[in-house]
Amino acid sequence: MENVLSIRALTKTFGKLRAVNSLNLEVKAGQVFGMLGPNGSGKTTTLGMLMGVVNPTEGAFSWFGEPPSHDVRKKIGAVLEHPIFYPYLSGQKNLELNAMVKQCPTENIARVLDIVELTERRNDRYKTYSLGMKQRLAIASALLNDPTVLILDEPTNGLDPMGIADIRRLIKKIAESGKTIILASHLLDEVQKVCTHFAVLKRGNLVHVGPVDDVGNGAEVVEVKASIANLNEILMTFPGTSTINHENGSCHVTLRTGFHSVDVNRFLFENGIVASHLQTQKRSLEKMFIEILSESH
Ligand SMILES: Nc1ncnc2c1ncn2[C@@H]1O[C@H](COP(=O)(O)OP(=O)(O)OP(=O)(O)O)[C@@H](O)[C@H]1O
Repeated sequence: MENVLSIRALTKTFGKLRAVNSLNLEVKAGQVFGMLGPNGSGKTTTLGMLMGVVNPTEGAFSWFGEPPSHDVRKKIGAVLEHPIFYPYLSGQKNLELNAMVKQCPTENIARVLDIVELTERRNDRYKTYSLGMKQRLAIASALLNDPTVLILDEPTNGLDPMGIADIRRLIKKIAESGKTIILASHLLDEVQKVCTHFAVLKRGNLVHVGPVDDVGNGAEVVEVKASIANLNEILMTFPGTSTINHENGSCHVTLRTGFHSVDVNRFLFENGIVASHLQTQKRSLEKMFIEILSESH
């Protein structure tokens, strides 16, 4: 699958604070990629660097295999913070102004209003919109130039349950239309419900990356111990391995669908390794998230 985004050793420091620490990440076409992490873990700073509004201290990234440039950024739509809309103008008028600034055809406005289901309310003043409608208008604005990638920072923050459900449904609809989506969230539930892949940041460090399916839907996790130094490296070469985490001197291998502990055992045996401990577990994304964040780094 084509790489939409490649991040290499991306770092941002604010004085002594390493807000983002040597981040390496890849996002492929068609993924809904969640950046998960508690407050202050570096999600917004990362998105800011990717959008060119925060200067990296070190490292680099490329969009579609090209270094960041004005032209490349035209293929990316973003809702990074509350956008500035004029309260006394209608949704339609606000989008007309945005279309002018972005130099995109006004014909696109009807299409994006339809996508975010605001066509009926398009002539009402922005100040009469609910928070959820305001967020949908912001997404409509980000879609005006028909971007290949959509970036969303905490898209459901502050919304009521109905508004949250609307935005999540909308994200899925946009993803189904073929766009790649990168979203930052501190909500596990959000990532589990809308994302295909996710990364976990903790104090600026990447502590996990992988598909949501492999962990969220009760993927099999096998705890393995063996008295060899490079057990981790060997397990990484096992075709059934999705991700590996370390805990109390053992490797916790999350398996891909269709693989089981017996396959791990056979693989180790074929590589001349005798496991001193091999135990299957099931875990939810929530349990995994808590485990990842509680591990020391
Ligand atoms: N302009 C800045 N100057 C100084 N420190 C900053 C600045 N921007 C961010 N930080 C710090 O960098 C760290 C990462 O912040 P960031 O906003 O990227 O995290 P986040 O994961 O998006 O959190 P949140 O969900 O709270 O927005 C935090 O400790 C924050 O205080």
